[in-house]
Amino acid sequence: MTERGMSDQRWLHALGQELARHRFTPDVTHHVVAEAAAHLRDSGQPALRAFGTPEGYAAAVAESLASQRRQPRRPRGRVRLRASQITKRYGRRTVLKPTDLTVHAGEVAAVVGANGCGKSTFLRICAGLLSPDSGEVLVDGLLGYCPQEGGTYDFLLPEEHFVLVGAGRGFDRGRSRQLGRGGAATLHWDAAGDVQARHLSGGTRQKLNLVMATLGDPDVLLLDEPYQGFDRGTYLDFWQHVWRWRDEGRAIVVVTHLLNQLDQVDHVLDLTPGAREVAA
Ligand SMILES: Nc1ncnc2c1ncn2[C@@H]1O[C@H](COP(=O)(O)OP(=O)(O)OP(=O)(O)O)[C@@H](O)[C@H]1O
Repeated sequence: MTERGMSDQRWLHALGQELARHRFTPDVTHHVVAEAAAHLRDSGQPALRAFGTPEGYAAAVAESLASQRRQPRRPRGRVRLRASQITKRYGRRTVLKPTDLTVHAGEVAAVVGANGCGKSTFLRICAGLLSPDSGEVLVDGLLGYCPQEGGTYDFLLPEEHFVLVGAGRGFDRGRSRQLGRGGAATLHWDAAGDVQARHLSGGTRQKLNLVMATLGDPDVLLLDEPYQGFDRGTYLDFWQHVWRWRDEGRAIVVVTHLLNQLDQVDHVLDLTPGAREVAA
């Protein structure tokens, strides 16, 4: 194991001890540590940079779950997304057992779970990009989808992406560019540059994906770990955008490994086989 891998292992071990000190059950402790490990693997970041100290992160998760229990429920808007009894197999392997999720206008749902448990599969089914084996998805309104990776066109400029997506949403070229640039600016990115998507950094490509997903203010936003590669400041801003979109009445589904945001979401769908809800 590399030195970095060993120090991440030590960090995860310390996190487990801290969570136990906060009196989390072994189930929840195991779950939080597994989610943190998955995030480190996916993001390639060292633990200290991604999460801060184990003590701090354990305290943030504890506070998150405690304040989730304290929060009064806000009045719900209309149902924007209803996924009912979704199942999916790849070959002989069952990835999704019957899965339900209902998200109202003005709500955020987090989809969590171990690597490979079917989070992206579920989101792609909700986006209409993949057919379930059984069950149905109803979407009321305009839908925006941000994939975990891919989704951009190597030889197009960012603005050409905006024009393409904008055309599908009924905007002319000028308006599409304006909306795209505006969305990019909120992520501290100047999208007017002359750089093809293939030459953008991974984090900037994800910003491009996020701007495309949110262009034209869709009613339903499906975001599959859209912040991979974001620096810490942009990552924190991302969640501020999520709360703003929610307050504007959008229905949002976010795939995430990061449980310290769960205090503010309305639903948690845990797809880990045999898992129960961590918070809701
Ligand atoms: N087209 C496919 N054909 C066969 N197996 C697939 C296909 N797409 C995904 N899988 C498998 O299905 C399982 C679920 O994949 P999925 O990408 O939905 O998981 P995930 O929870 O999003 O994972 P991660 O946390 O790593 O992003 C994985 O084992 C994956 O290898």
